[in-house]
Amino acid sequence: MAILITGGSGFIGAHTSVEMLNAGYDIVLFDNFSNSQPEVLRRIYEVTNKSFRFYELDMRDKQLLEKVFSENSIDAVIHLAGLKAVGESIHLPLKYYDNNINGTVTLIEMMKKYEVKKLVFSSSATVYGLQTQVPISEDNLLEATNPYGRSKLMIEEILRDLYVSDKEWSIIPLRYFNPVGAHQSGRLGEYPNGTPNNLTPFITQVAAGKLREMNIYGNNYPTPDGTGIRDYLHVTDLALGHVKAIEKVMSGATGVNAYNLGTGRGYSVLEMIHTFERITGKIIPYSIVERRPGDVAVCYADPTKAKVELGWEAHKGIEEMCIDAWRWQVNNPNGYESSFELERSWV
Ligand SMILES: NC(=O)c1ccc[n+]([C@@H]2O[C@H](COP(=O)([O-])OP(=O)(O)OC[C@H]3O[C@@H](n4cnc5c(N)ncnc54)[C@H](O)[C@@H]3O)[C@@H](O)[C@H]2O)c1
Ligand SMILES: O=c1ccn([C@@H]2O[C@H](COP(=O)(O)OP(=O)(O)O[C@H]3O[C@H](CO)[C@@H](O)[C@H](O)[C@H]3O)[C@@H](O)[C@H]2O)c(=O)[nH]1
Repeated sequence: MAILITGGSGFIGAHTSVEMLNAGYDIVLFDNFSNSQPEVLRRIYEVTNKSFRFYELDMRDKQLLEKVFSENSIDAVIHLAGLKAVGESIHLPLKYYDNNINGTVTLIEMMKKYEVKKLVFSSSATVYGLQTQVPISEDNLLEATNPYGRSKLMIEEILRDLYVSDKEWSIIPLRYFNPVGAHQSGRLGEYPNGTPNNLTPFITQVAAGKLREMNIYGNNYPTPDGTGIRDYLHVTDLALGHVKAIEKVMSGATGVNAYNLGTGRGYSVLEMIHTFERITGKIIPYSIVERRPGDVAVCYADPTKAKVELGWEAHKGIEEMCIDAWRWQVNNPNGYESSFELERSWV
């Protein structure tokens, strides 16, 4: 009996793997390392002292994927593998549709073949599009504003169609708000390729002196300090949300039931910068520039449904998110160095 975690060596995958192992689950991971490094696997083991099985594969490769299902007794799947860069998706939409949608269809076909009908899927608050009413609850209208977001929305719709065709499926799309921070050990975290697009990796790299200054995308939003407000949640809290979602799909409940994973509290760009300054003792220089196209002023979750139905809520505040992100940055100035010879199986 094991839980398969796709994209298991990614940022959220690594933290989810740690919390699943800590909760006593046997896990099997796969990843094609398109946006992660083998070193992550050694670190997951180091942090938990628990072994797991890993396959290097692309989820669109049916033959390799079948090996995972035939060699392991999989009970449920946490599906995190996917491409996630919004800007890149606008320039390369077919890359996103091929990887995220074809990859997911290949995965669920294999699940169907092996009678594995329990799935937790990483969706995103991006499926709420340009929603302006906050807090955002799960029954809000859904829309997409870019190919990445559309791939998430399409996958959610495919999953709803799948359930209509076969009522034995138990599916939970988790709509993440803004996951940030790092594992408190300082051994696992996020190291984006090239210049970061997201706020917190950008701040930590400026604080570390790797980048000269921040751009704040607009200070004329209708918010108290004029900068955009988001619902930042600690990646470990997010990971624990997957453990709760797995408990739910394993409990025998069927259907497709989406849950927001957020804190329910928003912070502005300036609040985040000032918190980092306080924690690191460093000045973070910034310039105010034009708004970033597609950004909304305020976005935060109504997390009530996850609290009531999954028994999940976020516990860590922004100070802890910033402290852990900073510890990770200081201890790993170049992310995961590729010092590790990959052993393909960890059993
Ligand atoms: N980080 C966020 O802010 C955020 C927000 C909402 C949703 N999500 C979603 O959560 C999931 C995980 O995000 P993350 O931040 O950990 O990203 P990540 O890039 O760190 O992890 C994704 C992993 O999937 C792997 N992967 C991609 N395509 C694959 C394929 N075809 N076959 C096998 N492996 C493949 C990558 O190598 C990577 O290790 C993604 O689906 C992302 O869209 C992330
Ligand atoms: O260099 C930067 C980067 C960001 N911001 C602002 O910081 C806030 C947060 O931005 P970012 O970290 O890029 O997150 P979002 O734009 O909220 O998008 C993230 O969160 C969404 C909801 O989960 C996901 O859909 C997206 O994929 C993911 O990138 C926004 O107000 C941005 O305008 C800046 O001012 N300067």
